[in-house]
Amino acid sequence: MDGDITQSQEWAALGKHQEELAGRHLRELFAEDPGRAERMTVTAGDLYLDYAKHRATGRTVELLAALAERAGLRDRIEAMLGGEHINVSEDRAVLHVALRMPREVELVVDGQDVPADVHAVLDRMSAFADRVRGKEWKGATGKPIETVVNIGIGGSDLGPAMAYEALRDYADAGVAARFVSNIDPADIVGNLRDLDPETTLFVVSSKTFTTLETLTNARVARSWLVGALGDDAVAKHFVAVSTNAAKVAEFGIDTANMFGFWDWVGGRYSYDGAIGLSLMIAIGPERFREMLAGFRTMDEHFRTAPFDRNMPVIMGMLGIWYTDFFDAETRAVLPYSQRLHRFPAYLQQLTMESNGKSVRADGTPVTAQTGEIFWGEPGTNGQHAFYQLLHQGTRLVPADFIGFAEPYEDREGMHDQLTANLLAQTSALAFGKTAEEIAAEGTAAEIVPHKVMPGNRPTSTILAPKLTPSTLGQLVALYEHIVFVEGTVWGIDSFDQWGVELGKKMASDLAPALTSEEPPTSFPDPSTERLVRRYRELRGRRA
Ligand SMILES: O=P(O)(O)OC[C@H]1O[C@H](O)[C@H](O)[C@@H](O)[C@@H]1O
Repeated sequence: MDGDITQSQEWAALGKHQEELAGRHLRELFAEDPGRAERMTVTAGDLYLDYAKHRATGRTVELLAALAERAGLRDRIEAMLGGEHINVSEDRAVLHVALRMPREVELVVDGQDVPADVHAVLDRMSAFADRVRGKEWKGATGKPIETVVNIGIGGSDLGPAMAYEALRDYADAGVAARFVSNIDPADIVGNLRDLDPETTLFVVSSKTFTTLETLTNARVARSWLVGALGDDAVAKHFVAVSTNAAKVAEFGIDTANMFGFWDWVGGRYSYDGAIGLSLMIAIGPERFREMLAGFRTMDEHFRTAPFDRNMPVIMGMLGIWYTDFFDAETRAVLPYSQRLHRFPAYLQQLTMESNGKSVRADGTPVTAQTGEIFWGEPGTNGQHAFYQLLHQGTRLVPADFIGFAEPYEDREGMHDQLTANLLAQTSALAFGKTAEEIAAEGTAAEIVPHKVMPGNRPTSTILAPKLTPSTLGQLVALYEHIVFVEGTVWGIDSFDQWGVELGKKMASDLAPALTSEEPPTSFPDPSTERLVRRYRELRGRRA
């Protein structure tokens, strides 16, 4: 909607409703209405969502759906799918959904036949991945590739790294992937240490091909390779993924070995396109396309399901509910899957870079909190670390639990133990344990308060049959659309990231002061000045 959504009737109605619900416990809500367990569920593709353990009722969902309508969510979904320039601050279309559209779809945006271009790249990626996997693509000395090293950062790292970890059981061609991102030399040095240049392929991934970290790591990798195999080896050991052919050529990578994408794909929304090349090489084009089909399943659901039966809408609006009406600061994401150990990190960029904004799309300041802080670790590890705070701390931390019915491989019933833990945690968080119950177990009176489990701590549970390429695609698309729903209600541009620019600029301004042998002359502020001087002393330079 235009203007300030917090001034709308729908917002006010939710505020009033919150006052009614704030004093209610999930124990009461379930006692009054046991049927909510059945009703407060949604299925989308292979994903089953139970949201009964939320501080919400059917009425809450109605009011949240009304707010989504008021925010113009329906039109905005169509605007995104139609290629309108909804990324206003960069005047760009937002078309990551096109990365998984079928070939036959007709969509011409700004004169570009989008599905045709998407599939042309996918076909080239597939052909290349097949050559590497089939040992036809050989290194400079005639040996096949055994390790692909993706060099990228942010969206050019987190997506493929997360997905490779998630799907590594499907890596069936004997080609492993590694990911180097940080400007910290420890990253590239540690990763190259045990690699053989003759069997290593570097995929330099950068939308802009100007990112300092990536270009620096790529130069280090190139020196390492050239040192071992000579200049001519670069063509067989370096390929690029980028939107910037000129910069790729300037770096010395043949653009015949470049896989492209477009400015209408945000970095954090890009791993289902060419940025996923390292993943595709590891798991194969067929599995990669299964993953795209999974994305598409969720896209279709998001586009067509009524809001009160729409998984991304419900989860996104619950995010609004807790952020803006219960003052929750964070959302935990707790996958009961070791393979998803990078999923929270991936979601941090997806959600926080998208929705960490203080002005609306029209430049006016927001009047509500925006941007949930995402964090998390896989269960059960988290249980033995930070769940204490979730259970008995003073903060409200809504959490998404994610589990799978079937493991890729099991030993001694471990997978059922894993799931039992997931279910036990969400139940304990919701219902807790009262002082009476604890006293009745014979606990000494002075210990009782320490053992009380307050409960009333909201969780979503997402259950899927198995972590496969398809279910991973469904999960990622789910969170992409959750971000979209929230961003729409907040009225912000979820597709720019101006806030990361200043730090980059300042780092490049500061670098000479750290590296020069001359005393430094200019500093941004007195605290930084002292730190620069201290650093230089420690490095043995004139401070
Ligand atoms: O892919 P690149 O152009 O190298 O960008 C890599 C990353 O860096 C930037 O600073 C942005 O904050 C990210 O959104 C982006 O994914």
